[in-house]
Amino acid sequence: MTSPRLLVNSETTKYPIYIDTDLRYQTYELINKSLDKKASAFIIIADDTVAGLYLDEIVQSFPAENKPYVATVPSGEASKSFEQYERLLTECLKNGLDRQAVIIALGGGVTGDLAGFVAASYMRGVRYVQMPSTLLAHDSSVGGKTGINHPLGKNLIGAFHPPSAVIYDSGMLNTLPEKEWRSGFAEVIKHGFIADPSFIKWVEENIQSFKSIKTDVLNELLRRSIKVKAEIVEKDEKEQGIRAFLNFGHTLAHSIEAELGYGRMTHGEAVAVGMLFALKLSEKVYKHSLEYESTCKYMNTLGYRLEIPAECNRDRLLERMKLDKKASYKQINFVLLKELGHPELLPVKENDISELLKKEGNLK
Ligand SMILES: NC(=O)c1ccc[n+]([C@@H]2O[C@H](COP(=O)([O-])OP(=O)(O)OC[C@H]3O[C@@H](n4cnc5c(N)ncnc54)[C@H](O)[C@@H]3O)[C@@H](O)[C@H]2O)c1
Ligand SMILES: O=C(O)C(=O)C[C@@H](O)[C@H](O)[C@H](O)COP(=O)(O)O
Ligand SMILES: [Zn+2]
Repeated sequence: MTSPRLLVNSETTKYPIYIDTDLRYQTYELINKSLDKKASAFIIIADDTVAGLYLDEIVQSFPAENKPYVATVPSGEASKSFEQYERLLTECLKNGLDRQAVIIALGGGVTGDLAGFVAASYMRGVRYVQMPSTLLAHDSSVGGKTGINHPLGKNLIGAFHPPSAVIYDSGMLNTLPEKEWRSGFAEVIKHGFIADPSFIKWVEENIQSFKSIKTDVLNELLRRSIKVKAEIVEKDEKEQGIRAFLNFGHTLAHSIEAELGYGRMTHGEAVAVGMLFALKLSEKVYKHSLEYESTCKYMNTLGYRLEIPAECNRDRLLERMKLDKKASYKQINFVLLKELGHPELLPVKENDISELLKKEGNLK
């Protein structure tokens, strides 16, 4: 009998997180175990790539009399759009789903955020289960932030809507391309920077390349990284305070993603660039120096490019930062590190950001 590895117990809800290899074969059983009351129907929402790889095996875990509906979207960040959101709502309506239906988000963060937002808003809210299939989705599947992008900025339209369960079959990561490992691993390092520098050390000692990660190390990596996130979400589900720390590196990252066009750079690649910038901004603001050189070297060996892409324009990045959800009263707020593992959310002058973008990014 599979038991949850972690439990999230936040302000509005409680839900289990299952992490193990091959959990997809028990999907139906694990979902039913986690639901407070029976589902009237299920619909699996997946992107085309993930559907091609894992949908059949997951559907097979359902009994013949209770097979799920299925809706797919094109793979990639561009699917976090009004168009796909509307299309999925229409699918739910056409299939006659009522308020007792349960949505299953099968895929990476794009599918999770999109399907989660469908769940948050369909008939004013139905239950959903996260089945993450990327490393990055260890972050996105937990905590209930759902949403879509707007051409003017990332995740600007959305809702807090926690899942009923997270079922993380780490065996699905076997087919993940190297670039996507790198993307998800940036959020792992982020969790180390904001909460537990010893975790970064453990990661550096245990992971030299993504291809060679052993199953036990992977499951432990997921458990430790999710634990950092879950503990923050438990204390501040709706981002009234400390949850903003999970946005370390994201003020610049989201601006770069929108500026380049969604999907040109993966979310995690942009977060890696944004974290280095936030570390340097921390040094400027606090007038101290932080020891992160060895982590940058380690990230370089894993193939990260930590420079701000040269196509970005400094003024346009700044304009986008003003639309960041952490901005308040027209002031840009950054998550900075007082020390490694000790974040703060602080207003930073536009001029200081602009100067550093010029110096570090060599941006016009
Ligand atoms: N809600 C949150 O708290 C939160 C947290 C972090 C990131 N996010 C969001 O998550 C999104 C990024 O998520 P992502 O990096 O998972 O992107 P993604 O969902 O686009 O997946 C990345 C790529 O990997 C493919 N893929 C997925 N699983 C696979 C598998 N097992 N084998 C082979 N290919 C697979 C997908 O088809 C896609 O092409 C961004 O939109 C970001 O804003 C949200
Ligand atoms: O869960 C959170 O809170 C995070 O900030 C996690 C981030 O890694 C994630 O990218 C999230 O989608 C960003 O949220 P947003 O509020 O900046 O859109
Ligand atoms: Zn992120």
